[in-house]
Amino acid sequence: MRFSQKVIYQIYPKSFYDSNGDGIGDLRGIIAKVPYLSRLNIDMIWFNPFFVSPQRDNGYDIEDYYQIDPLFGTMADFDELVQDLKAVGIDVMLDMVFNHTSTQHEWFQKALAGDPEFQQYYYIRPAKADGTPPTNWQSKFGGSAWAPFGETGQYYLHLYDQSQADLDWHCPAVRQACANIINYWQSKGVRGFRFDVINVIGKDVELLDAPPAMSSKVLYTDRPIVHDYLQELNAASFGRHPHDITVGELSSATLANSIAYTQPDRHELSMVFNFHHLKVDYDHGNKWTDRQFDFMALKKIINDWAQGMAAAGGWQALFWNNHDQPRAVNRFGDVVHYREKSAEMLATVMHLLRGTPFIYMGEEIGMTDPQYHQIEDYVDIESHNAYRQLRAQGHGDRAAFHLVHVKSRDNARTPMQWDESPKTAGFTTGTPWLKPTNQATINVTDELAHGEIFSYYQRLIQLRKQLTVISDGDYQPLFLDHPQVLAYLRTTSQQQVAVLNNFFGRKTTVELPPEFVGATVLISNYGTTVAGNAVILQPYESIALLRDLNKGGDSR
Ligand SMILES: O=P(O)(O)OC[C@H]1O[C@H](O[C@H]2O[C@H](CO)[C@@H](O)[C@H](O)[C@H]2O)[C@H](O)[C@@H](O)[C@@H]1O
Repeated sequence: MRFSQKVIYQIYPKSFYDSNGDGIGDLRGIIAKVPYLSRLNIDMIWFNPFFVSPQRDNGYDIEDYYQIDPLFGTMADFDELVQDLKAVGIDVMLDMVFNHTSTQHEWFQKALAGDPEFQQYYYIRPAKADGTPPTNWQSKFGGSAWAPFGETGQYYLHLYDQSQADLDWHCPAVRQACANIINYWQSKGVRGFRFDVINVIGKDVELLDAPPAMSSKVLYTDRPIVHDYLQELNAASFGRHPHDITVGELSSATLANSIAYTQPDRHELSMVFNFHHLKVDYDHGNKWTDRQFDFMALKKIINDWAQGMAAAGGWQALFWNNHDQPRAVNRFGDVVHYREKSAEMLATVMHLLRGTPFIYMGEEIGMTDPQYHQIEDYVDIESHNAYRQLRAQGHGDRAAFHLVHVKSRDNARTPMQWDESPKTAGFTTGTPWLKPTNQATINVTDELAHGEIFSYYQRLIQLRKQLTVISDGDYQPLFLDHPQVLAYLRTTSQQQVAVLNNFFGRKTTVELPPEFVGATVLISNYGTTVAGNAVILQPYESIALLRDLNKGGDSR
């Protein structure tokens, strides 16, 4: 199968299925659900980290890259999982967190104990003359990005939590160690690697204050040396296996850099995630705000990236949801009146675009954000930090809670809802580590018996495998000025598809380009048929039309 025909599913292991009743999802739980996973006809599963970790940031703080955390199971469980998935045609992608390690990692512990070799692995810098941290950089999880390095009077850099110390990629031993980790997992049958916040690994040797009114991000994001590091890593590890798939998670990346990370002849990564389209409901770039999303901004971002990547031969990872994002159906759909239709419409937008679609667990049954009522319901460290900061900034308790409620990463991390069981959603026989709340109306059992979203996803996945125009077609925008519809064309020399998506809860009309009159309906979440050139799109309707360029009419 061609790389462009593949679809990747994401599992947050802690929340997928618990096999031993401790309230935490585990590898044997995933093994038990392989038959469910194989029904979707996905090609690869990206697993969030399950390596040994103190779990301050749910596994993104790694203590040992070579061992499975006992919380999730054993190496024997892992080997069995790889085999069972392979038997149904699914490969494994692991999450490589190489911007930082846990401060519990032996490298950091040795550095702390005074070993100069390991002190080179991290950014350890003296305080400023007045004793304050080396630079004014802010941690992405709140507060200064520097923490005291033991009793030395120095500081170490942590762009994320204080327990996540940034690795210094200038150190050749760090780069070799990362390549070794990849090679180890490759030898165990892993065929995909996701690289966490990979575009921030290239800090300068001399770290400087950000000028007033400038975010420190600019000083460490997408630095040119990141490309050198990726090329080196590629040559020393995954690049030796041409069929392996790699995806870089990019923080605030530019389109130009994203193209460069993914152009095949540069030998860096297969594809990248960018997050610009998921910031259209941020007020002035501030995540901890609540506002209606800006539809025209969303359209522009999706179009600019699809067009820019296509024109330059770059490749995108296509997604609405992941373990860090509130559920897209809450943000861009209508979970009260049109949950199913809006979930399907959002899926259509991504699955028919040029790139590789990623499905985040639960998306295929239309899972929504949980209904929580108190800050104690949340576990995520970023959410708790944000709540404290919002309170400190003067927000009242209710207002601060509301902002966490709409934007918390825990919105995506609630347990997979397997059935309607109160309190557990069929996820565990114990007490779930994070409360599910919506299982009475949204769960796998009901969805497979009476729902329409799961089967709609199956059809979308199938289309990518069947039609070259979906997997490899070129991209052109359509109806750029339409205030309700996001539309585009996909084209090969043989065929052309028009994809029309109504993002709102009211009907709208589009005038089809004349050449599409009489085209075949490829998929529609309303079962619409089209006669003539005016298409009335129902609330949250998606419709894709196919025409054959050789015959001038309709055909598959
Ligand atoms: O919002 P951006 O600056 O564009 O960054 C993208 C995401 O980056 C971070 O996510 C990843 O790294 C974290 C630290 O390892 C980890 O906590 C997270 O789970 C990873 O996916 C950030 O935490 C996310 O909120 C951003 O969406």
